[in-house]
Amino acid sequence: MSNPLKQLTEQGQAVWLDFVSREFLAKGELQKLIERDGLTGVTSNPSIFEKAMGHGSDYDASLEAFLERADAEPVDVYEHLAIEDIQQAADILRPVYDRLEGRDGYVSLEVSPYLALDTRATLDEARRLWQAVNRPNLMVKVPGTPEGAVAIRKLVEEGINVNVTLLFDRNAYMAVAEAYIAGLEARLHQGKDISRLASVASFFISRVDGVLDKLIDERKGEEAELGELRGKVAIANAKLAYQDYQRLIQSPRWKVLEAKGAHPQRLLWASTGSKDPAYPDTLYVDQLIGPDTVNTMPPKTMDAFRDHGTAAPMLSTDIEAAQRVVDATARFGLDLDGVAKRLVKDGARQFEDAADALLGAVGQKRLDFLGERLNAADYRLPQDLNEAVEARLDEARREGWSRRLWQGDASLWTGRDEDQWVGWLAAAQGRQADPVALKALADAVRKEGLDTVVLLGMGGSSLGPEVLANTLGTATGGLTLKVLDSTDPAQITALEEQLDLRKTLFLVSSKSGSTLEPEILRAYFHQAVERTLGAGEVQQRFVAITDPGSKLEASATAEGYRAIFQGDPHIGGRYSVLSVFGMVPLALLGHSVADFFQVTQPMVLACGPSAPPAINPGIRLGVVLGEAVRAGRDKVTLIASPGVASLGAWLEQLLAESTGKQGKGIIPVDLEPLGEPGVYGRDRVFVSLVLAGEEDAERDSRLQALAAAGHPVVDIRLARAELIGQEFFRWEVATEVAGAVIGINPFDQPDVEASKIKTRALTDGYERDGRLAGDEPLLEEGALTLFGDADLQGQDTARAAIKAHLARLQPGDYLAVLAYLERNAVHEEALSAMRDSIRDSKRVATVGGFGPRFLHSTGQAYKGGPNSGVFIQITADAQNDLEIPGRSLSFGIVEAAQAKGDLEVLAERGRRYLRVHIKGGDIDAGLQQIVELVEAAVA
Ligand SMILES: O=C(CO)[C@@H](O)[C@H](O)[C@H](O)[C@H](O)COP(=O)(O)O
Ligand SMILES: O=C[C@H](O)COP(=O)(O)O
Repeated sequence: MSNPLKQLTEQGQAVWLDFVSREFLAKGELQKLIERDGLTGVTSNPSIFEKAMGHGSDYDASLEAFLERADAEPVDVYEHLAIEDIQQAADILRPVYDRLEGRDGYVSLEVSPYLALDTRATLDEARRLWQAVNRPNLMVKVPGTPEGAVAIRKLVEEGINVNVTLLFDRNAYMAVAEAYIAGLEARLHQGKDISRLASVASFFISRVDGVLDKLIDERKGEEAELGELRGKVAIANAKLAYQDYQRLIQSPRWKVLEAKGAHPQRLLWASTGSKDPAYPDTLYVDQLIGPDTVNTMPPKTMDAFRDHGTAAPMLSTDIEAAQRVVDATARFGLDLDGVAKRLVKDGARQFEDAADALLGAVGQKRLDFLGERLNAADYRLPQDLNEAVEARLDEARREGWSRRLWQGDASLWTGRDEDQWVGWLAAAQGRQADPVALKALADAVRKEGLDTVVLLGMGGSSLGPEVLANTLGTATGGLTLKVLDSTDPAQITALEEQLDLRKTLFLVSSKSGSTLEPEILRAYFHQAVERTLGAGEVQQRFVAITDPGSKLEASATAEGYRAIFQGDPHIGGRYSVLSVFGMVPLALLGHSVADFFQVTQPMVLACGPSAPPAINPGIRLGVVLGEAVRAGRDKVTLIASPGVASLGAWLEQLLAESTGKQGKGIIPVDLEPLGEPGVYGRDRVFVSLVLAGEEDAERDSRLQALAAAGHPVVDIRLARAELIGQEFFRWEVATEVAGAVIGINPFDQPDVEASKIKTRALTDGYERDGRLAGDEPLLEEGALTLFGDADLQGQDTARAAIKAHLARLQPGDYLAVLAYLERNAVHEEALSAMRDSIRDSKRVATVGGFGPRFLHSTGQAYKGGPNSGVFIQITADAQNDLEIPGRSLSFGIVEAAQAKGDLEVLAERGRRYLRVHIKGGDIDAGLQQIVELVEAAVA
């Protein structure tokens, strides 16, 4: 008996296989089907590739060889592997294609399922795939959505073979048939050949019955009439579509094209495997046999038909009966159009799900392949948080967060201007800073014998460079980098005393170009350089980094600065480290910016738009942080090994300033010693950052104890300090994502502005009146004067006031010590001592900061975040104050105005605060006294 599959060919129907895999091709199975069954085509789709690549190891060697050549995102890895398969299948089918002169012998590859509703992107992708596969017998698969139809018309016009997929109803079919014809006409109009073009319209069959049968089964009491329709509608619908096809190819319009050699767009029956075991396994082949059609069968259906199929021409029989079936669906209120619409949506969703799984699997293999080239992160989460995280990751997958983040889709956050702030993504790919120009500057200054660079800048303009200097140090031949982000006269003097101005370069770094601190510091050091080297030398010692059009740019240009590097106005300050704001300092430190980006890329690619959330290191971390906040764990406690410890200050700004607003957000906790579980409340997440070689058994066992006690613990590990750039990027993505989970705009800093405005008003007032308005103190005691909010009024000793203030700390609150003093080791030690005693006795998180530095960082969350902060502000009479050239202000006055402005905003926001002012100049003694009072208050 002859092979029923071969009989299909005799009936004019092409037999295609709805399957492909590497192993299948390698074993010669496709060739066998061509020879034995007369097979003339192959279709693939995301589900098919998911089955092939998503499991097992058949693709591993090829994947590794590809990644050896160049690292890539999951989608590029997938595409490379898929294209190899498609090319191989196309080559196997090439003799068929040649023999049939382009009428058959095609292999289909689908465009990304994420683009089904985007004409432009579909067009670009189809063109790209067409070129990449580079085989005449390729068909690019494009969904038959209204958006797809526009792309189809254009692709056909350009001479690209198209397989229109996801068709479920005759209206959609007619629309794409029109697109095909219009595309051919346009091509013909341009005088181009239309005889080597082919197209199929893939009509999905079994899924229609799948939905309708279910609807029918749900209609109780109507079984008798409705039951008749079970398993009939899909075939009836397809038969009527075939009638449409025949009318079309008889039309005069088509005849014109036919005369020029055009091939009709054949109807292809897809989804032809029987899903209901009650139906014959060859149902959707047997009933749909007719000339000029294709049936693409899954292997099982093909085997079944070969075994016991009946090749009779059924497609044009019983058309009236088919019409009656379709009419009956309408009569019984079974909405065929609605079902088709739903199936298009579900179908697109199904392919997206498959693509997600496929990209997840391929992406995971890439991560395994990278090993230590990518910083590791492990999570120990309590069960309830873990469940919330996994659920959110799945939601993020379904909602395409990875892609939307890279597109800057504002609806991921609050739908305001977030799309204007995603320049940091391009910067992370090395697209903002020019390594050659930066190296030229570094080489030139070194040649001139300069050995130190002082960066004058705040927050986002200073913290990243500080991390780079502390983590990577000065490379051979590089300059030493010092950051000055204070208005404290003692701190300025301490730095100045270390400088040899003959060998110092100043980097004035300000995105806005109008920030007060760098503005007055540069005036100060202009004068200092002028005094030492003479007026003519000043410009050569100053370099500016600022956004285009800023006030700083204008004056640096007017003054003839040695160089001006422009930032990207679409990057906010705290996201700017991988732009010129971090890269100019990196180059001056003597490091290669190009190499830095190279070793950072594995993380950028791992967090890329095609990396599904579950394997996307930035998204996973962000979801953990965001869900933790939702569960009341909003204190992200950073525990870093010495080599990467300075990342903490940068992370503080990123997390606090991005998320701490509208009464919500993350409170980062840096530089708190790691304690036993008993000293912590249930409001913590611990993040451990360890540089290889700095492992510490004691730390590990403490973290283990915390994890065992039910605290979330995140372990991040860097194999080398050079990989610090990966953490910048991971955390930037994570912060964005945490912002999306929390529901805030992670790019603005409304409350930082508030204290800047207050400070400006105070300094303007001082320049006008020669004095800063004073406040009414709570009490004075020796060298200390105390000020406090209304609830502290009436306390009559420093000890009682501090005790009363700290007594307000409740579980979930945090204590902040904010010191407007020189940031030096002694003062840091004092702040730590206060924090330790309060943390251990009150079991609350503690944070510390030096003003005005923290104003540009965590200050946002203290004012705009949750009202859970209890603040101790420490100020002191300025000693050896410094005048600001050109202003009737001193640095000491500015610092005092900043402290006052800060406190006023805290007061306005109803925060609990106490200010302790040290009079008389012995700051260390005053500070020691405060430490003792605090210790006594919590004893
Ligand atoms: O669209 C084509 C061929 O053009 C097919 O590859 C099509 O995607 C498949 O037949 C269907 O996705 C299979 O659907 P189902 O059998 O899972 O319902
Ligand atoms: O984090 C940003 C600081 O407020 C400094 O801003 P800037 O770079 O515009 O001077």
